[in-house]
Amino acid sequence: MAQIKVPLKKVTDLPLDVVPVYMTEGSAGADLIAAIPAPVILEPGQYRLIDTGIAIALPPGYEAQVRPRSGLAAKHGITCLNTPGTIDADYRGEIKVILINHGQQPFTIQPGERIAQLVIAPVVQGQWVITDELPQTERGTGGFGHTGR
Ligand SMILES: O=c1ccn([C@H]2C[C@H](O)[C@@H](COP(=O)(O)OP(=O)(O)OP(=O)(O)O)O2)c(=O)[nH]1
Ligand SMILES: [Mg+2]
Repeated sequence: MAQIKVPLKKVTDLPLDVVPVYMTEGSAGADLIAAIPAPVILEPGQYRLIDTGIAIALPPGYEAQVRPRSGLAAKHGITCLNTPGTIDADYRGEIKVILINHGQQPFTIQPGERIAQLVIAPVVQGQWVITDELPQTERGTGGFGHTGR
């Protein structure tokens, strides 16, 4: 697994282990916890910005994606509203997670609970070359299921 050093600052006074953990050797995502002082109830259909207690300084050329945890989604209908959330390399604020309850039952987020995962990925910025004609392809303008269902 490729690794890169990422400065990380704890930005909460709560006595929680906020450093994201890769739960297995091969995990792509490190789990983010809810840095909240008390349980938070998400009613069905409700969404809320949840603190994670950390700020990071990604090296230039990288982003981090805030992705849902599939267990919370499959068992409780809990996901990230803006998935994948984008953490820019130049962002120094607290990483937050926009959790939404798509399920039928109220869901209680416990302090320190693992609510999402952070995946670090390389990014490339486009240099837009303005043109009147784009190179032709077999697909052309076909999309949105034009090859069949
Ligand atoms: O799930 C998320 C998504 C974003 N952010 C932070 C980091 C990111 O660098 C910043 C801006 O995110 P984004 O570009 O997605 O939001 P925006 O609405 O375009 O805000 P801005 O105008 O600040 O770029 O907010 C989070 O903490 N969690
Ligand atoms: Mg933005």
